[in-house]
Order: sequence, then C-alpha cells, then structure tokens
Amino acid sequence: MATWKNLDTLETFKALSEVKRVKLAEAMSGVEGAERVKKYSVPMAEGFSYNFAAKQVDDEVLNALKALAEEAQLAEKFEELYNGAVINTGENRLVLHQLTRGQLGNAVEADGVDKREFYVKQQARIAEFANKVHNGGITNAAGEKFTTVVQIGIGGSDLGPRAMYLALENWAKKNNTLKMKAQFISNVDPDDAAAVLNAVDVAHALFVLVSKSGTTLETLTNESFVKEALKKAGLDASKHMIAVTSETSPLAKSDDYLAAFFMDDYIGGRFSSTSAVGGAVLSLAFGPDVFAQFLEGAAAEDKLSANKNVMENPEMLDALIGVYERNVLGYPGTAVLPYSQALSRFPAHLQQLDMESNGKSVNRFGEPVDYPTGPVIFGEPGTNGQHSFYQLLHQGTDIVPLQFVGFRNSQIGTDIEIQGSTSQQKLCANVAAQIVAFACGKSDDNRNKNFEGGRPSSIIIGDSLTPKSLGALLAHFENKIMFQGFLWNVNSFDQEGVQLGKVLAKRVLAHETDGALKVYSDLLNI
Ligand SMILES: O=P(O)(O)OC[C@H]1O[C@H](O)[C@H](O)[C@@H](O)[C@@H]1O
Repeated sequence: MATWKNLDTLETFKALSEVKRVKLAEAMSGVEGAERVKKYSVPMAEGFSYNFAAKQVDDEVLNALKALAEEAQLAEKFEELYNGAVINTGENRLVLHQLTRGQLGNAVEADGVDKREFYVKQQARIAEFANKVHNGGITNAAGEKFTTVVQIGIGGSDLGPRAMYLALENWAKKNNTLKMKAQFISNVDPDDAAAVLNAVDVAHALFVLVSKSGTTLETLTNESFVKEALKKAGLDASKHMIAVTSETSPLAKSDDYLAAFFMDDYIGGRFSSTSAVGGAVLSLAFGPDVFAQFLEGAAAEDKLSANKNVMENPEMLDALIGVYERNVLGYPGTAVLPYSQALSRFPAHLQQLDMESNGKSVNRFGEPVDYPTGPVIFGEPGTNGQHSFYQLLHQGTDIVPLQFVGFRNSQIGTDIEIQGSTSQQKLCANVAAQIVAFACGKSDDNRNKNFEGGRPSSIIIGDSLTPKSLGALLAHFENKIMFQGFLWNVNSFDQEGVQLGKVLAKRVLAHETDGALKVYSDLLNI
C-alpha cells in the first residue's frame, strides 16, 4: 500500500527546491533552444505529443522530478486507484471513471457487481436507445423522429459533455454523422432555458435530464421549466425526456422518463464525460460508434498514464512540472490555450475539472497543508485570447504558465490561402510565435516595449481533432489533475467547498436571513 504524505515532508521535494533554476530565455535561444524543442517531447496517444521544451526545466530538474514521482509513489497510487481502492477519502468512495473506457487493472467489484460490466452495460443500453431514436424506432407521440437533443444539467453534468459536443459537432457534420443537433440548458437564470426553448422545435426535441445526485436545484428547476413548456405545447413530457443519474438518486425511481441510464457514486461529476453523462447526449448527437471512438482514445491515454517511467508518461510529467511551477517557482495560475475553435468550451470544462478537484486547503486526512495547491485555471481559444488577455501574460507582473494545444490540420478542411498562407497555417504560426515570444522575450530600450521573456509554456500537438484524439486529450488532463492531487496529498474527488453557498441560497429563498445576507436579499428583490 502506498503511503500518503504531504508534499513538504518529502526529501525529494526539498532536493527539487534546491536545484539550480533554468534561465528559460537563454535556454530557448539559438541552437540550444532548437535542440530543446526536438528533445523535450513525449509521445501521447492518438498522434499527440507533449512538448515541454519551453518549460523551466532541464535534465537536472527532470531528474529531481523523477525522484519526486518515485518518493510520492505516483504510479503506485494510480494503480491502487484503478484497482478499486477508496481514493476519495472524504466521501469514502472508489474512483472509477477510467473503468468507463477500459480495464486498466483487476476487475473491480462494488455494490455486488463487476463495475466495468456495469458501465459497459449502460453504454450498450444507451447505444440501443440512440439507434432506435435514429432509425425511428422511438419517436414522438405523432410518430415523427426526434431531431434535437437538449441536455439539462449543470457543473459536471454540463461542462464536459457540452465541451465534447462542441469539439466534435463540425467533425460530425463533415463525416456525415451528425444525427441530432444538441443544445444545453444549465443556468438557473430563466433566460438560459427560455432562449434554448425558443430556439428548438420542442415537438421534435428529446430532453436528457442529467444529475448524478438527482437533487441539484438548478437542474430540477430547469426540468420543471421544460416540462411546463412541453405541456403548454400540448405534449406529454414523459415521452420527451430521458434521465441520466445514479441508481440511488430520487430520479432513478421516477416514471416521468422515457428511459433512465445510470452512472454511480464512483464517477465524480467532473470526471463523468466518458460515463452515461456524456454517453447519452454524445451517442444521440453523433451515434454510438463515435462515442465508442472517443472512449477508445481516452483508454489509450489512460494506458500511458499507468507507465512507471515518467518520461513515457505525459500526464505524470505534466503534473510534476505543474507542481514545480506552483510550489517551487511560485506561479499562481495556469492558462489553457487551445488553438482550435472546436475546443472553445474546453477551458471552461478544465476550470471545473482542475479547480474543483485541487482547490483544497486540507490534505486527505483533513489536516491543513502549508503549501499552495491547485492553481487558478482559465483560458480561451487562440488566437482570440491573444487579442484579449495576452498583454498581461507577456508583460504583467505575474508569471502565468501556459498550456497550449495545437493541431496541424483543421477539422472541417475548408480553408483559403491568402498572401501565401492558409488560415490554418496562420493559426499555427501564431502558436509557434507565442511560445518563443513568451520564452525568449525581446529587449528594447523603451521599457514599455521590452519583453522580459522567461514565461513558460508547453504545447500538446496533434494531427487533427477527432473523437479519438479528443478522448486522449480529455484523459490527459483528467490524469494530470489526479497526479497533482496525489503530489499535494489532497483528495481531488470531493467538493465540499461548493456546499456553503447552496445552504445560504436556500435560506434566502425561505426568507430565513438576517444581517448582511438579509440586506443583500432586499437589494436583489428576493
Ligand atoms: O450531477 P449533479 O448531481 O446534478 O451535480 C452537478 C454539479 O453540482 C455540484 O454542486 C458540484 O459542484 C459539481 O461537482 C456537480 O457536477
């Protein structure tokens, strides 16, 4: 059994802190820089590579990181996780999202069933249902086919599936596999539901109610909102709605749905894109085969994450470099910058995935930790971000490490050559330029035009964004975040920090307030 220790008690962490710092601007210049870009690259699944040449590391730092990985027993901890240990100590749960896409270790039995079999069975049930919807075996009351799928959910029951849908929508159109257009309702702001309902033809819409707990206020409110709209349109809501939830939730027992598909307590909401939570909407939108390819890509990346050799494990390496940046170099945030329009909501998903997982101040045993944990994560697709917040990234007083993602080829394939280059080449030229500009800077006698450089970044480079490569990309970040949680000795799989606000909001709605909360309630006319 692995032992769980705080980062600052590890000898190798102390040793890492003492390793000479890399001067990035120098290291990335001239011949040395060119060599680094060739050398500091690790293959990932589905044609990706993780290039960390522009990170503040050299062989010495990497050796210290390898030693840290060993002392922190990262590989052993992952092995325990996928073999069914209770890694989510806060909630006393197993952590099994990898099982939704493959079998990395031993069979895991919980609640009296083989859990891999359970997830596969849910996928098979979803596939069968989706096929029936597509071929007209399941229709609306008038016997007409459903044309749109609308997911109702929030947090993990929205962000991942939405980001994945948007990532593949154009790919699916191009490959003639967009079976149904998907829309999403998440916010309790009535304008969200109303706008989506106004935009869809409700008579031909199938709603997917997604809530792991079955108790989330926003989602249940939006369910009622939608049911009301269906009723008003003279439709039977129960013939237009399916549910994705855990078998123990109140929704599981309801007859209000055409069908119900299940995940369970061992799949964290933010890690649920590869479970029924993503499976229902993505299989309905693109067909079950496309969803299966997405799972295949994720499983291939998971396999790499199980590698004990850090230099052959891109997720572990990315995690270690991130911890070095956070805990030794003292950088407070990380920007995720995909140079791909299809990944427009990917940063939003990573905000939850990373910050809800590792935004913790106590360790797995509930004791306060004395070092920084999860960084602030934000991002936008390039090149849009360049014309927005890159000023601060280049010349601001904080150094923010960057995670670029780029593809050699566009997804749709429609492009135009203007002044000697295609738009795809312009996009890629920008990401290459940014990496070097951030790392090397440029001196200028005019201080206002001076770039210090020394601003670290990595890039994940792929051929193109497909269901498989998207799965690999998602698993990369999920597993990176998991390894960072191991290093910080926090439980990455609970989220107690979201509770207090919910409790207070309920009190406001019940008019049980005093003090500041009462005044705010009055100001907001509640
Ligand atoms: O899927 P649900 O149970 O409705 O939960 C939806 C979301 O709300 C919670 O407040 C958590 O912060 C999220 O981790 C979760 O994904």
